[in-house]
Amino acid sequence: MSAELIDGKAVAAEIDARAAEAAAGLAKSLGRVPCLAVVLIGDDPASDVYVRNKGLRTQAAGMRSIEIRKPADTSEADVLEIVAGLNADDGVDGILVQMPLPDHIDANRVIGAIHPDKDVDGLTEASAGRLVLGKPGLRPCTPSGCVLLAERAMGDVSGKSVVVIGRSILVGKPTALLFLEKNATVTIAHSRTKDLPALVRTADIVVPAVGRPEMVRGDWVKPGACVLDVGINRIPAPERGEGKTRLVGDAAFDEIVKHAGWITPVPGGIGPMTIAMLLRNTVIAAALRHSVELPDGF
Ligand SMILES: Nc1nc2c(c(=O)[nH]1)N[C@@H](CN(C=O)c1ccc(C(=O)N[C@@H](CCC(=O)O)C(=O)O)cc1)CN2
Repeated sequence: MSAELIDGKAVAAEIDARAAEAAAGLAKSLGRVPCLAVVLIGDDPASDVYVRNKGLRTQAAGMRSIEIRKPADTSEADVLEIVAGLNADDGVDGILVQMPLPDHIDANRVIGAIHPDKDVDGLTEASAGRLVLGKPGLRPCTPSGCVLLAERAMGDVSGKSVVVIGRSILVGKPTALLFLEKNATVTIAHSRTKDLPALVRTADIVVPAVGRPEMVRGDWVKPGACVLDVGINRIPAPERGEGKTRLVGDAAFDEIVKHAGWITPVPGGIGPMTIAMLLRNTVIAAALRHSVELPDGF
C-alpha cells in the first residue's frame, strides 16, 4: 500500500481564495481592505523568502501588505517601537514579527508587545491562554494548517491518537492543544522522551516538528497512519550537482510513503498552509476588530 499524498499547496490555494472573497466582502463594510504588517529583522535567507511570499500572497488575496525590514543590528527597543506604532495604527489589522529574531532580541518580549487583537500569528499570551481555555481566538498558523489537513484527509480526528514530536511555542505545543480541542488523544514527545520510535508506532497521527532531517524513519510509523511533516530542512544534494541542496522534512518520506495512510510532502505540504492560515487570521482579526460578521463557516 502506498500513502496518499496530502497536497498542502492545493488546499492552501483554496484557503487563500476564501480569504480573498471574505476580504472583498469586508472591504465594503470597512471602506478599506484588510491589512497585514510583517516585520523582518536581519537577513536570514529563508525568512527573506517567507516574508516576500507573505507579502505577495496577501496582495494576491486583495489585501494590503506592509513589509518592514530592518538590519540584524536593530535594537530590541527599536523593534518594540515598530510594534507599538503598528498597534496604534488603525489601518493595520494583523501584525507578525518573523521568527527567528537575532539573538540580542528577546522574542518573548517582542511577541508580548503585539496587541492581542492584531496577533495573527496567535503567539501572544492572550492568544495562547484562549487556546488553552478553549475560548475563541486567533490560532497559530502552522498548527491550524496541520489540523485542517488532517481533517481533510481522515475526516473527524476525535479519538485518534496523536504524537507531536517537538514542544516549541510556534508549533509543538499549539498543535497538541488544537488536536486536543478536536478530542484527539495527544502526546507531546521531546528530547527526553524514552523510546520515541515505540511511542510513534502507537500513533494514528504523527506530527514531527523538530527540525532534524528525516529523523522519523519508516519503521517508526504504524501502517495506515497519517504523517504531517512540519520540518523544512535544506540538506546538501551532490547528486544534483556541486553545491546543490534540496529540501527534506523531519520524516523519511521514501520509507514512510510505502505503508502510511497519508503523508504531507516537503515541499508542498504543511509549509504553504502556514501562509494560508495567516491570511485567514488577518481576515478574522479585521472582522473582529470592526465587529463585522464573516460568511458562515469561514
Ligand atoms: N512569526 C513566525 N515566524 C515563523 C513562522 C510563523 O508561523 N510565524 N513559521 C516559519 C516560517 N514560515 C512562515 O513564517 C513558513 C515556512 C515555510 C513555508 C513554505 O511555504 N514552505 C515551502 C518551501 C519553501 C522553500 O522553498 O523554502 C513548502 O514547505 O512547500 C511558508 C512559511 C518560521 N518562522
